[in-house]
Amino acid sequence: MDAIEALMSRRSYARGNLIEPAPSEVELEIILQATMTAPDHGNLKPWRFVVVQGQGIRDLSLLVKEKYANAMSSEHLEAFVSEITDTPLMIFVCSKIVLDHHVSVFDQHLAGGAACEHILLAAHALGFAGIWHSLDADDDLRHLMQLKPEDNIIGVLSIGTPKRTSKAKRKPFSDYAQTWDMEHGLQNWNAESG
Ligand SMILES: Cc1cc2nc3c(=O)[nH]c(=O)nc-3n(C[C@H](O)[C@H](O)[C@H](O)COP(=O)(O)O)c2cc1C
Repeated sequence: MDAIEALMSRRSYARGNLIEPAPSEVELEIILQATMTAPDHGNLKPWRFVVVQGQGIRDLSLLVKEKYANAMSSEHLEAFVSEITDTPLMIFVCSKIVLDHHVSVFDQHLAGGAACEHILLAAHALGFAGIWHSLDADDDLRHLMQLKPEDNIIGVLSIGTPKRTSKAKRKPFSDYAQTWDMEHGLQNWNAESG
């Protein structure tokens, strides 16, 4: 798959629609190496990847089950836990912010986001699929992932093989693009010029 085709066809699949196989070790290494070309102000690589699969997924499911035992109805909890248990591979993308640096924390977070997108695109180009979930790290999770106070989870990326592939309907970019010059100021992409 060439790069433009990968960009144009990537879509997210809900965790419940992701099945085995997960990327092999070699494929996973390609996917993670692809993050090394993500745009990154100052070349700080302000991220850390925690790969969870196999026993890690089973351990995570157990932790989630215990943690939410009293906070969710058993029906919801069961569905949530089995969604995690059935996920072939998860990558917790953690920030690794460099404090007191001329590169802003904002830029460092954006670089982490770009790394996440490279993971999703590389996985897609190799025939896999995934989805990016956000996750507010509470104290337990912060401890588990050894997050420093300045760090957060940028995203939890679940990856596997889509049960069945489908195309997503996409909006035209022109709804979101403008042009600018001094004479005309900002103009919508499709505006008649002159
Ligand atoms: C930073 C970020 C956090 C996200 N968090 C969630 C989330 O917690 N739950 C969710 O359903 N989708 C979340 N999404 C959106 C999905 O990953 C996905 O992009 C969305 O469902 C649209 O599908 P598409 O990627 O095929 O366009 C998040 C996306 C981003 C960029």
